[in-house]
Amino acid sequence: MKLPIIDLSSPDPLSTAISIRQACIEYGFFYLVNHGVENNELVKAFDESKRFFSLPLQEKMKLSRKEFRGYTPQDPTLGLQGDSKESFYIGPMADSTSVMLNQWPSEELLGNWRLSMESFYWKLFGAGKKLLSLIALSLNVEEDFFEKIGAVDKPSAVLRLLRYPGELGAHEEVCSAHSDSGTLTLLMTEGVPGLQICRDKLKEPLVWEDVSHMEGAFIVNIGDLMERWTNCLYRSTMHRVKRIGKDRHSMAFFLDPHPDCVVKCIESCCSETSPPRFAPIRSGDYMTARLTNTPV
Ligand SMILES: O=C(O)CCC(=O)C(=O)O
Ligand SMILES: [Fe+2]
Repeated sequence: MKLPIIDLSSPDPLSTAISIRQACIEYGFFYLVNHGVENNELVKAFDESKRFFSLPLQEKMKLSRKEFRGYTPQDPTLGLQGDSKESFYIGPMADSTSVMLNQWPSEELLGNWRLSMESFYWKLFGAGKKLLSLIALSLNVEEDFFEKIGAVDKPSAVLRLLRYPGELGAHEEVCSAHSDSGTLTLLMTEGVPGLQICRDKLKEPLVWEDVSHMEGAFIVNIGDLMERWTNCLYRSTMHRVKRIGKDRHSMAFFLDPHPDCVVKCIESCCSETSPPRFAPIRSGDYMTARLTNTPV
Protein backbone atom coordinates (compact mmCIF):
# COMPACT_ATOMS: atom_id res chain seq x y z
CA MET A 1 0.00 0.00 0.00
CA LYS A 2 0.96 3.59 -0.53
CA LEU A 3 0.67 6.15 2.25
CA PRO A 4 -0.30 9.83 1.94
CA ILE A 5 2.64 12.12 1.06
CA ILE A 6 3.46 15.20 3.13
CA ASP A 7 5.89 17.79 1.76
CA LEU A 8 7.81 19.43 4.60
CA SER A 9 9.10 22.22 2.36
CA SER A 10 5.70 23.25 1.00
CA PRO A 11 5.29 27.04 0.98
CA ASP A 12 1.69 26.61 2.13
CA PRO A 13 1.73 25.44 5.75
CA LEU A 14 -2.04 25.57 6.15
CA SER A 15 -2.79 23.18 3.31
CA THR A 16 0.06 20.92 4.50
CA ALA A 17 -1.53 20.94 7.95
CA ILE A 18 -4.85 19.87 6.43
CA SER A 19 -3.14 16.96 4.64
CA ILE A 20 -1.35 15.97 7.84
CA ARG A 21 -4.62 15.96 9.73
CA GLN A 22 -6.25 13.70 7.18
CA ALA A 23 -3.26 11.33 7.10
CA CYS A 24 -3.08 11.10 10.89
CA ILE A 25 -6.83 10.46 11.23
CA GLU A 26 -6.97 7.85 8.48
CA TYR A 27 -3.61 6.10 8.75
CA GLY A 28 -1.45 7.42 11.59
CA PHE A 29 1.31 6.96 9.00
CA PHE A 30 2.59 9.02 6.05
CA TYR A 31 5.59 9.59 3.81
CA LEU A 32 7.54 12.76 4.54
CA VAL A 33 9.35 14.25 1.53
CA ASN A 34 11.64 17.27 1.20
CA HIS A 35 12.49 16.86 4.87
CA GLY A 36 15.89 18.48 4.54
CA VAL A 37 18.03 15.38 5.03
CA GLU A 38 19.89 14.82 1.77
CA ASN A 39 20.10 11.41 0.16
CA ASN A 40 23.88 11.25 0.57
CA GLU A 41 23.46 11.89 4.31
CA LEU A 42 21.01 9.00 4.54
CA VAL A 43 23.30 6.70 2.57
CA LYS A 44 26.20 7.69 4.80
CA ALA A 45 24.22 7.01 7.99
CA PHE A 46 23.22 3.56 6.71
CA ASP A 47 26.87 2.87 5.83
CA GLU A 48 27.94 3.86 9.33
CA SER A 49 25.22 1.71 10.86
CA LYS A 50 26.40 -1.30 8.81
CA ARG A 51 30.01 -0.64 9.80
CA PHE A 52 28.96 -0.84 13.42
CA PHE A 53 26.91 -4.03 13.06
CA SER A 54 29.76 -5.70 11.13
CA LEU A 55 32.06 -5.41 14.15
CA PRO A 56 32.82 -8.65 15.99
CA LEU A 57 30.18 -9.45 18.62
CA GLN A 58 32.69 -9.05 21.45
CA GLU A 59 33.39 -5.45 20.39
CA LYS A 60 29.69 -4.66 20.17
CA MET A 61 29.06 -6.26 23.56
CA LYS A 62 31.52 -3.80 25.12
CA LEU A 63 28.83 -1.20 24.41
CA SER A 64 25.93 -3.26 25.67
CA ARG A 65 22.85 -1.29 26.56
CA LYS A 66 22.76 0.77 29.73
CA GLU A 67 20.23 3.52 30.48
CA PHE A 68 18.60 2.74 27.16
CA ARG A 69 21.73 3.54 25.19
CA GLY A 70 24.10 1.26 23.37
CA TYR A 71 23.94 -2.19 21.83
CA THR A 72 21.41 -4.99 22.18
CA PRO A 73 22.34 -8.29 20.50
CA GLN A 74 19.96 -10.65 18.82
CA ASP A 75 17.99 -12.67 21.33
CA PRO A 76 20.10 -15.75 22.09
CA THR A 77 16.93 -17.84 22.11
CA LEU A 78 16.43 -16.77 18.52
CA GLY A 79 13.54 -18.54 16.89
CA LEU A 80 11.95 -19.44 20.18
CA GLN A 81 10.95 -16.07 21.47
CA GLY A 82 11.75 -12.42 21.03
CA ASP A 83 12.53 -10.41 17.94
CA SER A 84 15.44 -11.46 15.78
CA LYS A 85 17.08 -8.11 15.49
CA GLU A 86 20.11 -6.33 16.87
CA SER A 87 20.01 -2.67 17.69
CA PHE A 88 22.06 0.31 18.78
CA TYR A 89 20.49 3.22 20.64
CA ILE A 90 21.75 6.76 20.62
CA GLY A 91 19.89 8.53 23.39
CA PRO A 92 18.89 12.10 24.18
CA MET A 93 21.57 14.74 23.76
CA ALA A 94 19.57 17.55 25.30
CA ASP A 95 22.18 18.55 27.85
CA SER A 96 25.69 17.70 28.93
CA THR A 97 24.54 15.11 31.48
CA SER A 98 22.49 13.14 29.01
CA VAL A 99 25.16 13.44 26.30
CA MET A 100 27.58 11.69 28.65
CA LEU A 101 25.37 8.64 28.93
CA ASN A 102 25.73 7.73 25.30
CA GLN A 103 28.13 4.98 24.40
CA TRP A 104 30.32 5.14 21.32
CA PRO A 105 32.58 2.74 19.44
CA SER A 106 36.22 3.76 19.78
CA GLU A 107 37.95 5.91 17.16
CA GLU A 108 40.45 3.12 16.55
CA LEU A 109 37.59 0.90 15.48
CA LEU A 110 35.31 3.22 13.54
CA GLY A 111 37.06 6.60 13.16
CA ASN A 112 34.71 9.53 13.52
CA TRP A 113 31.55 7.42 13.70
CA ARG A 114 30.39 9.38 16.70
CA LEU A 115 30.60 12.71 14.88
CA SER A 116 28.67 11.41 11.87
CA MET A 117 25.94 9.93 14.03
CA GLU A 118 25.63 13.01 16.22
CA SER A 119 25.30 15.25 13.23
CA PHE A 120 22.75 12.89 11.67
CA TYR A 121 20.79 12.90 14.96
CA TRP A 122 20.55 16.69 14.94
CA LYS A 123 19.48 16.74 11.27
CA LEU A 124 16.65 14.37 12.11
CA PHE A 125 15.78 16.45 15.13
CA GLY A 126 15.49 19.57 12.92
CA ALA A 127 13.13 17.79 10.54
CA GLY A 128 11.07 16.37 13.41
CA LYS A 129 10.75 19.74 15.10
CA LYS A 130 9.55 21.40 11.92
CA LEU A 131 7.04 18.61 11.37
CA LEU A 132 5.78 18.98 14.92
CA SER A 133 4.99 22.66 14.32
CA LEU A 134 2.86 21.64 11.33
CA ILE A 135 1.18 18.96 13.41
CA ALA A 136 0.34 21.69 15.94
CA LEU A 137 -1.26 23.75 13.15
CA SER A 138 -3.17 20.67 12.03
CA LEU A 139 -4.70 20.52 15.53
CA ASN A 140 -5.75 24.18 15.43
CA VAL A 141 -3.26 25.27 18.07
CA GLU A 142 -0.33 27.69 17.74
CA GLU A 143 2.56 26.28 15.76
CA ASP A 144 4.87 26.59 18.79
CA PHE A 145 2.38 24.73 21.01
CA PHE A 146 4.60 21.67 21.50
CA GLU A 147 7.67 23.82 22.09
CA LYS A 148 5.88 25.90 24.72
CA ILE A 149 4.84 22.88 26.76
CA GLY A 150 8.35 21.47 26.73
CA ALA A 151 7.79 18.67 24.23
CA VAL A 152 10.75 19.64 22.06
CA ASP A 153 13.03 22.14 23.71
CA LYS A 154 14.80 19.47 25.75
CA PRO A 155 14.12 16.51 23.56
CA SER A 156 14.22 12.96 24.67
CA ALA A 157 14.73 11.86 21.09
CA VAL A 158 16.31 8.48 20.49
CA LEU A 159 17.94 7.26 17.30
CA ARG A 160 17.68 3.48 17.02
CA LEU A 161 19.81 1.68 14.44
CA LEU A 162 18.41 -1.72 13.55
CA ARG A 163 19.61 -4.81 11.76
CA TYR A 164 17.33 -7.73 11.04
CA PRO A 165 19.45 -10.67 9.92
CA GLY A 166 18.13 -12.49 6.87
CA GLU A 167 18.46 -16.05 8.11
CA LEU A 168 15.23 -17.93 8.24
CA GLY A 169 13.87 -18.55 11.68
CA ALA A 170 10.79 -19.91 13.32
CA HIS A 171 8.93 -16.63 13.65
CA GLU A 172 7.02 -14.81 10.97
CA GLU A 173 7.79 -11.46 12.62
CA VAL A 174 11.31 -10.10 13.18
CA CYS A 175 9.90 -7.04 14.92
CA SER A 176 6.67 -7.95 16.63
CA ALA A 177 3.45 -6.00 16.40
CA HIS A 178 3.52 -2.82 18.45
CA SER A 179 2.69 0.85 18.46
CA ASP A 180 5.38 3.41 19.25
CA SER A 181 5.04 4.99 22.66
CA GLY A 182 6.15 8.60 22.13
CA THR A 183 5.24 11.63 20.06
CA LEU A 184 6.22 10.62 16.56
CA THR A 185 8.71 8.42 14.73
CA LEU A 186 10.74 9.07 11.59
CA LEU A 187 11.58 5.73 10.01
CA MET A 188 14.18 5.19 7.32
CA THR A 189 14.70 2.02 5.31
CA GLU A 190 16.73 1.18 2.23
CA GLY A 191 13.78 -0.29 0.37
CA VAL A 192 14.02 -3.85 1.66
CA PRO A 193 10.37 -4.71 2.31
CA GLY A 194 8.93 -6.15 5.51
CA LEU A 195 7.15 -3.25 7.20
CA GLN A 196 3.42 -3.79 7.63
CA ILE A 197 0.69 -1.78 9.30
CA CYS A 198 -2.61 -2.81 10.79
CA ARG A 199 -5.13 -0.02 10.39
CA ASP A 200 -7.81 -1.53 12.58
CA LYS A 201 -6.51 -3.11 15.75
CA LEU A 202 -10.00 -4.20 16.79
CA LYS A 203 -10.79 -6.20 13.66
CA GLU A 204 -10.50 -9.99 13.94
CA PRO A 205 -8.48 -11.43 12.34
CA LEU A 206 -6.01 -8.55 12.09
CA VAL A 207 -5.39 -7.34 8.54
CA TRP A 208 -1.75 -6.50 7.81
CA GLU A 209 -0.85 -4.34 4.80
CA ASP A 210 2.65 -3.99 3.31
CA VAL A 211 3.99 -0.44 3.26
CA SER A 212 5.71 0.36 -0.05
CA HIS A 213 9.08 2.05 -0.01
CA MET A 214 9.33 5.59 -1.34
CA GLU A 215 12.86 6.55 -2.30
CA GLY A 216 14.28 9.33 -0.13
CA ALA A 217 11.10 9.72 1.95
CA PHE A 218 10.84 9.15 5.68
CA ILE A 219 7.99 6.99 6.86
CA VAL A 220 6.42 8.90 9.73
CA ASN A 221 4.09 7.49 12.31
CA ILE A 222 2.21 8.89 15.25
CA GLY A 223 3.04 7.48 18.69
CA ASP A 224 0.83 6.74 21.68
CA LEU A 225 1.51 10.05 23.43
CA MET A 226 0.34 11.96 20.37
CA GLU A 227 -2.74 9.75 20.32
CA ARG A 228 -3.31 10.84 23.94
CA TRP A 229 -2.67 14.52 23.21
CA THR A 230 -5.23 14.35 20.43
CA ASN A 231 -7.79 12.43 22.49
CA CYS A 232 -7.54 9.55 19.98
CA LEU A 233 -8.23 11.80 16.97
CA TYR A 234 -4.82 10.86 15.54
CA ARG A 235 -3.99 7.20 15.45
CA SER A 236 -0.99 5.45 16.86
CA THR A 237 -1.12 2.61 14.36
CA MET A 238 0.14 -0.87 15.06
CA HIS A 239 2.99 -2.03 12.88
CA ARG A 240 5.50 -4.86 12.62
CA VAL A 241 8.30 -6.17 10.41
CA LYS A 242 7.76 -9.47 8.68
CA ARG A 243 10.60 -11.86 8.02
CA ILE A 244 11.52 -11.87 4.37
CA GLY A 245 14.71 -13.93 4.40
CA LYS A 246 16.97 -11.01 3.53
CA ASP A 247 19.25 -8.83 5.64
CA ARG A 248 17.39 -5.62 6.44
CA HIS A 249 18.62 -2.38 7.99
CA SER A 250 16.48 0.44 9.23
CA MET A 251 16.83 3.51 11.43
CA ALA A 252 14.07 4.88 13.62
CA PHE A 253 14.16 8.32 15.20
CA PHE A 254 11.75 8.62 18.10
CA LEU A 255 10.94 12.23 18.83
CA ASP A 256 9.74 11.89 22.39
CA PRO A 257 8.94 14.66 24.86
CA HIS A 258 11.12 15.61 27.79
CA PRO A 259 10.21 13.37 30.77
CA ASP A 260 8.82 16.38 32.69
CA CYS A 261 6.49 17.39 29.88
CA VAL A 262 2.87 16.81 30.91
CA VAL A 263 0.71 15.26 28.22
CA LYS A 264 -2.86 16.48 28.48
CA CYS A 265 -5.64 16.09 25.91
CA ILE A 266 -5.61 19.19 23.70
CA GLU A 267 -8.79 21.23 24.01
CA SER A 268 -9.40 21.49 20.29
CA CYS A 269 -9.57 17.67 20.20
CA CYS A 270 -12.23 17.48 22.91
CA SER A 271 -15.89 18.45 22.92
CA GLU A 272 -19.06 17.74 24.84
CA THR A 273 -19.63 14.63 22.79
CA SER A 274 -15.96 13.68 22.94
CA PRO A 275 -14.71 14.49 26.45
CA PRO A 276 -11.04 13.87 27.35
CA ARG A 277 -10.44 10.13 27.56
CA PHE A 278 -7.17 10.40 29.49
CA ALA A 279 -6.01 12.17 32.61
CA PRO A 280 -2.90 14.34 32.24
CA ILE A 281 0.29 12.35 32.67
CA ARG A 282 3.97 13.19 32.98
CA SER A 283 5.67 11.87 29.87
CA GLY A 284 8.48 10.27 31.90
CA ASP A 285 5.97 8.32 34.01
CA TYR A 286 4.12 7.14 30.95
CA MET A 287 7.31 6.03 29.17
CA THR A 288 8.62 4.20 32.20
CA ALA A 289 5.35 2.30 32.56
CA ARG A 290 5.36 1.43 28.86
CA LEU A 291 8.94 0.20 28.87
CA THR A 292 8.28 -1.96 31.90
CA ASN A 293 5.31 -3.59 30.22
CA THR A 294 6.73 -3.90 26.72
CA PRO A 295 10.49 -4.34 26.63
CA VAL A 296 12.07 -3.20 23.36
O1 LIG B 1 12.40 -1.53 11.13
C1 LIG B 1 11.31 -1.09 10.86
O2 LIG B 1 10.93 -0.91 9.68
C2 LIG B 1 10.33 -0.73 11.96
C3 LIG B 1 10.98 -0.49 13.29
C4 LIG B 1 10.00 -0.08 14.33
O3 LIG B 1 8.83 -0.09 14.15
C5 LIG B 1 10.50 0.37 15.65
O4 LIG B 1 11.71 0.24 15.91
O5 LIG B 1 9.68 0.86 16.45
FE1 LIG C 1 7.77 1.02 15.71
